[in-house]
Amino acid sequence: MGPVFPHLHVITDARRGREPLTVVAAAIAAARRLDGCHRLAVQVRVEDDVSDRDAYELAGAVLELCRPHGVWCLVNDRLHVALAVGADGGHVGAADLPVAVARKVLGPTSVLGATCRDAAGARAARRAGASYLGVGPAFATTTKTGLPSPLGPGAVGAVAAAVPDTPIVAIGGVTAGNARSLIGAGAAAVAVVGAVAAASDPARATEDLLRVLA
Ligand SMILES: Cc1ncc(COP(=O)(O)OP(=O)(O)O)c(N)n1
Ligand SMILES: Cc1ncsc1CCOP(=O)(O)O
Ligand SMILES: [Mg+2]
Repeated sequence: MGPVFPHLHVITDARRGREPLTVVAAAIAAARRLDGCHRLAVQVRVEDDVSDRDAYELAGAVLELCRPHGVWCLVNDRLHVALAVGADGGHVGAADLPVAVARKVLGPTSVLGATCRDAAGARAARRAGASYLGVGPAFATTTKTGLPSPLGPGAVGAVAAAVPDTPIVAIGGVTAGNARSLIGAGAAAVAVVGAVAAASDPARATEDLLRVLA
């Protein structure tokens, strides 16, 4: 069997007052209970006003939790932090380094995700070296402001159809209740912030998501 692309990407919520490491530990514990660590990835995402030092400390601590269990650790935006801690890869969007530059920075074998919203953007990101594409917002979300209108499963599926060799990770407003509609439309995976980080029981929330994605 070839390597499995993780079905669930849990993204940290590092806003003040949150406990990202507790949430990541709970998500990994849930994946372990289901024998599903290969199906989980964790993306370290911090707010723009967080210092590189704090981002580095958090990414290093997340990597320490992930690595023993083979859970991918990706770093959003800050590729120098990804390299510094030895993460599995990074994720870039329109305000970050261009995809081709990000590929050069990370090297040929790292995982590189790129945000896109339509077929042309997806093909361009793929050509530039992205190994997966983050597509969203799939549904309405309050976690990030200033986003365009939600795409819905149909438009996510249209992006997936344009790049059949590349995994699509649907993001934005994803819950255990709507995740299957995205997979059914052609997404390979979903990424969540609030569905796990804001849950009263993040381990249970991870388990619910992994079960519906199975
Ligand atoms: C899996 C995944 N998809 C999309 C994004 C969004 O990235 P970006 O557009 O650069 O926005 P920020 O997350 O940096 O605010 C993502 N992080 N992960
Ligand atoms: C970073 C990002 N990019 C598009 S939607 C989103 C936030 C997703 O958060 P949530 O899963 O809480 O809707
Ligand atoms: Mg970004």
